[in-house]
Amino acid sequence: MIDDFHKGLEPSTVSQDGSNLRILIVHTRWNSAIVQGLVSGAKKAMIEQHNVKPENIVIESVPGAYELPFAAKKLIEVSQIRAAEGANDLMGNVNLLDGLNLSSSAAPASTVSANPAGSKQAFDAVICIGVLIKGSTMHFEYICEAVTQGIMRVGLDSGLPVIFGVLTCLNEEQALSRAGMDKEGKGHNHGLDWGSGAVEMALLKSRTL
Ligand SMILES: Nc1c(NC[C@H](O)[C@H](O)[C@H](O)CO)[nH]c(=O)[nH]c1=O
Ligand SMILES: CC(=O)[C@@H](O)COP(=O)(O)O
Repeated sequence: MIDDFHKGLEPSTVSQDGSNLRILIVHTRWNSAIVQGLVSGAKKAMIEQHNVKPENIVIESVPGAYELPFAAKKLIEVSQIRAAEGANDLMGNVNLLDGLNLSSSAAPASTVSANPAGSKQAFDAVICIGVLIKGSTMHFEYICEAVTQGIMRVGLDSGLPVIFGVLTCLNEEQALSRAGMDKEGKGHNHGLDWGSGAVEMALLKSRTL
């Protein structure tokens, strides 16, 4: 046994300034109270520890964890289209999207308007947040597997860091503790780690070695 071992994320030794980053949080409305605690943790870490501008944190919701990968994929695509259109406007040149089959109409109006007005920067990272709690059927096992694989796939396919902020818990107490909401106050809000992880991975993505 190591005396000073404590379970959890060790802070990075590399500078983690997120002041130029734009981050998307997609969260579920299933198990909403606990999810909100995790979202708050992620925002707190990004703003207070990494100087991410609050207006550069975009928050969207979906029904349940199963919907997270699809929403992340679509919202990444929309933000990249908007960024390309913004670059095109600046250059006053031919439409960069011509011939790419990426017309604005590919994105539903509701998701397009979710971006802050005037903002053109594509997302640098995404945090998918949800809470799965085991019930009495096999539903939990199937959703856990699908969401885990789906979120990994969105990240690898898009080339953008997508943080797996999904708790997979056997009961409500486990979830509360991992959101730092347990009565004893011994738990740890994993949202903090996910916020830091998103900044670290976004910076790693553009790092030149
Ligand atoms: N049981 C939980 C769910 N289930 C809902 C699914 O995620 C999905 O919304 C539905 O099957 C429609 O596609 N979602 C959670 O986020 N957490 C759960 O514990
Ligand atoms: C399909 C469902 O959401 C639900 O019937 C699953 O039930 P359980 O959470 O008890 O496994």
